[in-house]
Amino acid sequence: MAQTFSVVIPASGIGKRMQANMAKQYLPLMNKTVLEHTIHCFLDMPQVDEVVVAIAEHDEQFATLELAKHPKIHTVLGGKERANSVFNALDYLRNKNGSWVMVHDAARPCLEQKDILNLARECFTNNHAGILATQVRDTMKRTISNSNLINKTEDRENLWHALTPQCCDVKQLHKALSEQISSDGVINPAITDEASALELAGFPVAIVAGSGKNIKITQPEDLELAEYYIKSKINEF
Ligand SMILES: Nc1ccn([C@@H]2O[C@H](COP(=O)(O)OP(=O)(O)OP(=O)(O)O)[C@@H](O)[C@H]2O)c(=O)n1
Ligand SMILES: C[C@](O)(CO)[C@H](O)COP(=O)(O)O
Repeated sequence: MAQTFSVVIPASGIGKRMQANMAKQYLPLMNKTVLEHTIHCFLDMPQVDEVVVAIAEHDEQFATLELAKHPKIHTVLGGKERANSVFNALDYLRNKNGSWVMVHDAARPCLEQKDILNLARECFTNNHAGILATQVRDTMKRTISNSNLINKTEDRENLWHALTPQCCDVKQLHKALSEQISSDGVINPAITDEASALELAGFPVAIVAGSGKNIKITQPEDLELAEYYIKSKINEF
């Protein structure tokens, strides 16, 4: 696959739901931090031009990581919400060469390169955006607002969990996100991933079925599961 792409890693969150004593992207996972596992998934791929990591204003830990010195790594300042962090990275990338970008959560360290290549193949072959996703397995319920009573059962036909990476044209995503950020930098709360902005801008986005191991470390119990998946990934080689 000759087409190359850049990578944006939003890594400026504080990990409230993790209830840890540090931002979850810096929690230890086997022999490295969560963030190092995530970035290393891309760093040795010849198709990757550059990895742009959006880090928080007072983040002093990133610079201590060995990979911070890697020639493919560039950092930008993150923003108030995930979409602001991604937008700041795109602001840097849109003036560079290259037209494709994959945005991948720092908190998803169990990503496998086969899924990256499947996503790239779908997007580059069909010249449209795409996201990794997994089909919903459970029956999905929607509750009444401010109540634990069930309002309705959602039709789970064609229902997917959106994952990352999410792959698209740099300029298209920059434009789509700029339409969802107010003049004082407030992002439309409906924009919780890149695809939601692209959808609102009218760009087609494809689903690419990916591994369910590509979990987002969000709550305390996720770390143990991530460790299991990372071990199984290492034992594959
Ligand atoms: N202002 C923000 C908020 C989140 N993120 C990143 O976006 C990814 C997914 O966000 P989430 O899982 O919500 O992380 P946090 O916002 O840190 O978690 P929480 O909502 O529990 O605080 C994470 O890698 C996080 O570092 C970011 O770059 N900038
Ligand atoms: C981008 C994402 O991981 C796709 O599922 C998700 O929307 C991030 O949500 P978060 O609340 O910022 O973790």
